[in-house]
Amino acid sequence: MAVAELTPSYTKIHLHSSELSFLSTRLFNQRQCAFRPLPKTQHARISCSVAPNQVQVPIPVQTEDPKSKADCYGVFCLTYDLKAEEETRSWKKLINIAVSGAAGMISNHLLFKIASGEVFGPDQPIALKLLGSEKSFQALEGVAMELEDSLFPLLREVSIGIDPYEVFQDVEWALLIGAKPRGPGLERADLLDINGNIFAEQGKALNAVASRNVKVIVVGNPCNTNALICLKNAPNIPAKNFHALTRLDENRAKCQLALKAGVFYDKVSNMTIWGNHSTTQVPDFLNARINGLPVKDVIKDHKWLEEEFTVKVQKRGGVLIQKWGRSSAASTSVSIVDAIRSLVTPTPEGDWFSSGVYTNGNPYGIAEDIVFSMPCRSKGDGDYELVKDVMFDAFLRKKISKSEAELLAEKRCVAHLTGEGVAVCDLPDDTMLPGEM
Ligand SMILES: NC(=O)c1ccc[n+]([C@@H]2O[C@H](COP(=O)([O-])OP(=O)(O)OC[C@H]3O[C@@H](n4cnc5c(N)ncnc54)[C@H](O)[C@@H]3O)[C@@H](O)[C@H]2O)c1
Repeated sequence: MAVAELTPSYTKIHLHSSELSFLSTRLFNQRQCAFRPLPKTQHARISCSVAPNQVQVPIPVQTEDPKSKADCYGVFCLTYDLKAEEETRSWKKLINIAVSGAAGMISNHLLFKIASGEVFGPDQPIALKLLGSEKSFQALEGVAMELEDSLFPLLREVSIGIDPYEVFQDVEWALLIGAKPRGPGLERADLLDINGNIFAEQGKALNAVASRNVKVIVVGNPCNTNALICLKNAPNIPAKNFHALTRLDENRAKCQLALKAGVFYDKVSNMTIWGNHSTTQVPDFLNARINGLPVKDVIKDHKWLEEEFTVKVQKRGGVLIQKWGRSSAASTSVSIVDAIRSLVTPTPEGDWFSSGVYTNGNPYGIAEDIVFSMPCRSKGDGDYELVKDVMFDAFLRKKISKSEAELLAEKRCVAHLTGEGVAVCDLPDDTMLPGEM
């Protein structure tokens, strides 16, 4: 008979049905415990909060290190009757959303937007599965405590963990934000390798345990190549379901065009970011529109468009870091919200949005088998189609080729992580992430 030492934190114990009644009665009688049978399994989830060194309870099962498992957190371990509430309120079926890097700066904004209903709608109950690193586990508990204290009516479950195989179980959305930032002295090739390993592991975990139609948005940089690594390690999930976030770049480009044209930014549409989320990205002013007119008809200063606008968008992140002393967490989280909403709501007639997606079958002649930001439209079902009727000129083609070459070089550099043999790193040295100067 094993003895489980209950700690002041929350402990998850797996039990077989024969052990359930014994344990639940005993624990509930002794102290504050939440007990929840897990649907369609012979397991239950029990979480107890007890004082340190309190009585040891004999438990006829093995226990697990709480930090190695995704665990329901605090108040979110208590039972609720969503089914009854669905009947009275017409709420939708609960969706499972995983967020990695959940204790980081971007997540600190994003999680509260998701939990509030701003992203998936006011009738959509949410389960948040938070993935952190070992180092950030305590901070993850802090995040979960803040979510508890926010009393969001739609937020029905929160679990925290550091094992992607646990955290990604059955998730329908995976927002992969956690990554190592590029610090001083860290080569871009080293960053590709360090973060690539994270995304290879997370791809494998998604492949093993996530919903077969999970939608994945990769934010952690270098996000295009991380998304490629992730999808290559998840062969049972459609490659089309993987996105690299370039929506912040799109939003920045819209803002700059609006400023130059002297209009509010809601008048700017059809904005494409082509290519890599790096300083080679291409904000497309040839196809974008202002008040429904081609940008070049509204902004006559074409030299500004070609020289200043493009660079301004490419380097916006770096300038912001210089001012703030940290990267753009709030506007990035807004752009993640935009990216998700663009997939779950129909794209307005005639418009489109940018996302870094898998290039196979693209109609633009861009190299296949990379993740490249391109113009997309959605019917609001989580899926998307590439926009066919876009124009190219020599300027746009040349810029796109540079970003394409960079992504092909990044791909060669991570061949060991995509199952394509020996890596060869011949990265162009004049390109950087947008946040780097
Ligand atoms: N695509 C974009 O538009 C865009 C914009 C801004 C930032 N980013 C990128 O997003 C990432 C996160 O930015 P941030 O400001 O939130 O950083 P942050 O350093 O504040 O947070 C990152 C968090 O991830 C955690 N983490 C590290 N490795 C992990 C792993 N293997 N699994 C789970 N969690 C892990 C860290 O412990 C940390 O808590 C960075 O890579 C940044 O470059 C992308």
